[in-house]
Amino acid sequence: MAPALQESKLAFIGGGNMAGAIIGGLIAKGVNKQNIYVSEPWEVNRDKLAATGVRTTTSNVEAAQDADIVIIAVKPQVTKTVSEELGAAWSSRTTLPIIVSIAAGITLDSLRNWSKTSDGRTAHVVRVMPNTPALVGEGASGLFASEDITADEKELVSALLASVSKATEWVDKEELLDVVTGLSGSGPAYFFNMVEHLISSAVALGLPRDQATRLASQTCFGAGKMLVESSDDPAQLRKNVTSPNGTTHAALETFKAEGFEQIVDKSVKAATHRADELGQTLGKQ
Ligand SMILES: NC(=O)C1=CN([C@@H]2O[C@H](COP(=O)(O)OP(=O)(O)OC[C@H]3O[C@@H](n4cnc5c(N)ncnc54)[C@H](OP(=O)(O)O)[C@@H]3O)[C@@H](O)[C@H]2O)C=CC1
Ligand SMILES: O=C(O)[C@@H]1CCC=N1
Repeated sequence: MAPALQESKLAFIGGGNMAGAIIGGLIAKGVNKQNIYVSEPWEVNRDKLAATGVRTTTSNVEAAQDADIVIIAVKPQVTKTVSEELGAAWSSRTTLPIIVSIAAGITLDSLRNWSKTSDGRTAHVVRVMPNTPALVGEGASGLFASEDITADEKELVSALLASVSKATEWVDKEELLDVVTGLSGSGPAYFFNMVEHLISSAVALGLPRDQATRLASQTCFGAGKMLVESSDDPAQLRKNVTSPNGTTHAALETFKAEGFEQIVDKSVKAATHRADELGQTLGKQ
């Protein structure tokens, strides 16, 4: 782990699913737990986080007051309220923390405006779209920063995300983060849904559920590992499984006939569009 990150004080505003996944991944990587302070209103989540050794509070202002990096990990609909609350509290701070927002769709402009201090200063902001496999150190994250970000700040935020992500991709244009949301932010859910259906199909054909679950899970894990480790592209890996007129061919012909490609295409577009819509609508609040 980068020394600068090990020494940095991190505040998480919101300690739900995604914050929990990043925090779990950071702890597994050996980050100093005493440097992680989480504000979370729900006692059950707070207790779960406190049990991991990080500090918890119900006060956003307290969690963020000495932080070097403040990770805004609340729902997009709550981002304005917490950003305004933090900005107002930072008027007495000489150095502002870096804000890292993981909220889907919420733009840099909105984040900068909402978190302005009462004397008109603006924090440096990075938008990040992580995903829940961060919990097991296998996350994928897209990043985009405001122009005023310094090289050191960019490196620090990269190190933060890289400690829980195997793919850490800075994108060239802010709107591409919505595409990242439709691809890898929401992607784990597409995958889990596919596995749910694989299991229920096998169960309907007579395989016991526990066996179906173990076989489906390991198939997906093994295929994922091949995707990451092999020099072959996904199309070649698919062809390697598909014997002429064999079983896989029969299944993939059904994919084609039933419009699998179109379903995936429409779904990724729907998620991307929703991220943009959230940003536009909530930005006008
Ligand atoms: N889940 C995912 O896979 C991903 C999520 N994201 C983004 O991460 C963000 C959080 O999502 P997710 O973790 O799924 O959501 P969760 O609802 O699990 O977590 C959000 C947490 O914030 C708490 N909260 C609500 N209001 C406040 C407040 N005013 N101050 C501090 N905390 C508050 C909520 O508490 P309570 O429940 O009591 O309201 C909740 O525990 C979203 O913006 C989402 O777009 C990004 C990438 C992937
Ligand atoms: O569903 C959502 O809105 C969030 C953003 C990406 C994954 N989960």
